[in-house]
Amino acid sequence: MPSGTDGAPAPDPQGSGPAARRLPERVAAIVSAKDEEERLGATLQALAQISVVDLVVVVDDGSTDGTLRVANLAGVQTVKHQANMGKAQAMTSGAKVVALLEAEEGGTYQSDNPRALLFVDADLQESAVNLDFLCVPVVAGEADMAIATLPPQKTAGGGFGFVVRKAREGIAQLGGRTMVQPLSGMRCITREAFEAALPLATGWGVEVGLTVDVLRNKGRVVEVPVELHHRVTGRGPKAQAHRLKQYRDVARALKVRGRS
Ligand SMILES: O=c1ccn([C@@H]2O[C@H](COP(=O)(O)OP(=O)(O)O[C@H]3O[C@H](CO)[C@@H](O)[C@H](O)[C@H]3O)[C@@H](O)[C@H]2O)c(=O)[nH]1
Ligand SMILES: O=C(O)[C@H](O)COP(=O)(O)O
Repeated sequence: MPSGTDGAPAPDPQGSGPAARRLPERVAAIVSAKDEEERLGATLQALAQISVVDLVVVVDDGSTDGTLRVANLAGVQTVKHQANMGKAQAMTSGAKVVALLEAEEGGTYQSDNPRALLFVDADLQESAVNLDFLCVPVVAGEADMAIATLPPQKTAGGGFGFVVRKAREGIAQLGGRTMVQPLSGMRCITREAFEAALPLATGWGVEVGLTVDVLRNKGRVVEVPVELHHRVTGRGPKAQAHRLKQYRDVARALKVRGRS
């Protein structure tokens, strides 16, 4: 069991709470990817090594490079947005594909034992193998959503803390929890908690919106340190433009949910 769970109540296997529901035995990984041909292949190879993950869906979010080709070569399920729609829509599309595939298998998330969803960024490369630790609390029925916290990154960079601070304060006000890494996109979530949080907040507000919604729905949320390494956003003009969009989307997700 990884360390870092943060005071979530212990499971109650006999009770009528979330732990009394049937536990997810399998996990579907959903990889949102926009122009990720360089890193996606290694990420998919790593995911293939996680035994609890038996379904991988790559959502190509309007890439203009060889992202789709790399995904097809890896033999995973794919869906392509013809135009870029943003990360939240990529996650929504991925979850829909999982539901469709499960329906073809003869089940639905309501009636059977649906897979938990593992949201994965495409740029994690070989470090994605460590996401098996993130699935543990959810598969064990100890959490409804587990969010990865990343160690200091190998590559220098990173922002000035504006977006992170906005996100952290907003979640604390609306959801009553102070998150270590409120923007982390690597999350494993039960299907029930995910479906109850739909529709997702748009664009880069998706993580903040999802955290607030799951907390408000009385979901058990844990943060789990996982040895993950991704492409760090730098500090040049393009990176700052990216942060502005993040800030705008985070602020919108919080406002929609009632942040003053
Ligand atoms: O329009 C887009 C843009 C990006 N992505 C994918 O989304 C993931 C995250 O994008 P990235 O460019 O790596 O953003 P970062 O700023 O590095 O992301 C940090 O902050 C985001 C929230 O703002 C979280 O979603 C990420 O998990 C977290 O690493 C990657 O797989 C991208 O390919 C899309 O699917 N659609
Ligand atoms: O680089 C980052 O960590 C994100 O883009 C958030 O930026 P921030 O550190 O300025 O909040």
